[in-house]
Amino acid sequence: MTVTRGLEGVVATTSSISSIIDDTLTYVGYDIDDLAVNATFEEVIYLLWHRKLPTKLELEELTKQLAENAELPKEVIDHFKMYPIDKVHPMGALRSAVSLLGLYDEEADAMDPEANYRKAIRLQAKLPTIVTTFARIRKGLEPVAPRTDLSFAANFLYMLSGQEPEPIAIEAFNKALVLHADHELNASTFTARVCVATLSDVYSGITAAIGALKGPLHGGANEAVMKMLTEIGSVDQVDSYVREKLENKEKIMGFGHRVYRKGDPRAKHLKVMSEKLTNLTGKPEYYEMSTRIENIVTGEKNLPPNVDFYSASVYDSLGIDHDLFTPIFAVSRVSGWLAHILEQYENNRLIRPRADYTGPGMQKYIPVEQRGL
Ligand SMILES: CC(=O)SCCNC(=O)CCNC(=O)[C@H](O)C(C)(C)COP(=O)(O)OP(=O)(O)OC[C@H]1O[C@@H](n2cnc3c(N)ncnc32)[C@H](O)[C@@H]1OP(=O)(O)O
Ligand SMILES: O=C([O-])CC(=O)C(=O)O
Repeated sequence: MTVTRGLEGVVATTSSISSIIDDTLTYVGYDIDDLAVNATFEEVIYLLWHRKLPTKLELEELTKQLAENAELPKEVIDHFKMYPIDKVHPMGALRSAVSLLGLYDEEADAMDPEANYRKAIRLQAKLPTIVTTFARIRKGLEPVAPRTDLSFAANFLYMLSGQEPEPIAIEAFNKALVLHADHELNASTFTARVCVATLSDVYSGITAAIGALKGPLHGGANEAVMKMLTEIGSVDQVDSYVREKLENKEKIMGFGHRVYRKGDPRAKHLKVMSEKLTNLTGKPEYYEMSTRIENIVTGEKNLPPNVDFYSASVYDSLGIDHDLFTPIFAVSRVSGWLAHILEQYENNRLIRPRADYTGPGMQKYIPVEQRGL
């Protein structure tokens, strides 16, 4: 048996959702550079789910459906109040809340495409409410109900702070959502597809995907980047910190990628936003530290930054708590997970690879009394 560690380079499915070819990322054939500058996140959701950009009417309908489905069942909100709130990571809370949501959806186990699409709307609509509600409850604040007159990006920031966000914050957050929406067969998307390929339900697929995104080698890296910036503290400490880590063969979070070689095309957009926003908020040192880290890591290891590197200082500049960075990734990526889940159902086959066994050879069972102490 030939083992490909980490399934590197293995092509496991066909997909018409997003592609990474020669370091260019496209959603349904639209270059991410084009979408990052021009698209709203709502348009991207529609694009991923329908493989075409919406007409004005189609976009209005989707926006309306998302707004109408944003509220959470009271039971989910009450459940947050039962957690050991100061010890729970918001990704754990999100994972549990999505699983719980499934219990209050009468269509949870329905498998027809129309029911699955309705569940996709509900999940996409409710994830921002889950994240912001949890974030407020743990601070002893009342949840802020979603509004139907705000864009998806604006509504998230509004529900988080209780105040209408500035246009520049809405623009930055919308762009971040667009940039994170889908990424071919990354670990969390693959997890979602493996889960639903058993013909399990959409809620199970999304719960599994959230679990996979949480790890610091994947979506959890954005929070880890912010932790590193906070630990470093100032630009003059960057060199010694980074060089010591590299000498100790430790990873620098936010660098490297399984697929990109020359660089992650999303990072440059986040870098521009980071410079702009850190200057506006009077915290330019996070951007300065980041560029210094980038110079060292690319110079020494030839590893370019990935999407998680500059998103950290962008979210910090928007006043977002650091442990909400990965849940925000999920608020965007759920659009891609849902697109992949629906695509998997359309042409399903169980995903079941093999393992090359390396344990002991045949053994004979010995009763416990004869095995010694
Ligand atoms: C949204 C996302 O998921 S983007 C990725 C987010 N994750 C991170 O930023 C975490 C840091 N980066 C990494 O751990 C890796 O680059 C990954 C997980 C993204 C990709 O992993 P893989 O393709 O399996 O590469 P792997 O971990 O085998 O690294 C290959 C070599 O580059 C080195 N390397 C890779 N990333 C880094 C890094 N961030 N810092 C230092 N060295 C690194 C490894 O140590 C290894 O060196 P070696 O061959 O001398 O042992
Ligand atoms: O594709 C990957 O391996 C990780 C990634 O960048 C993403 O999920 O956005």
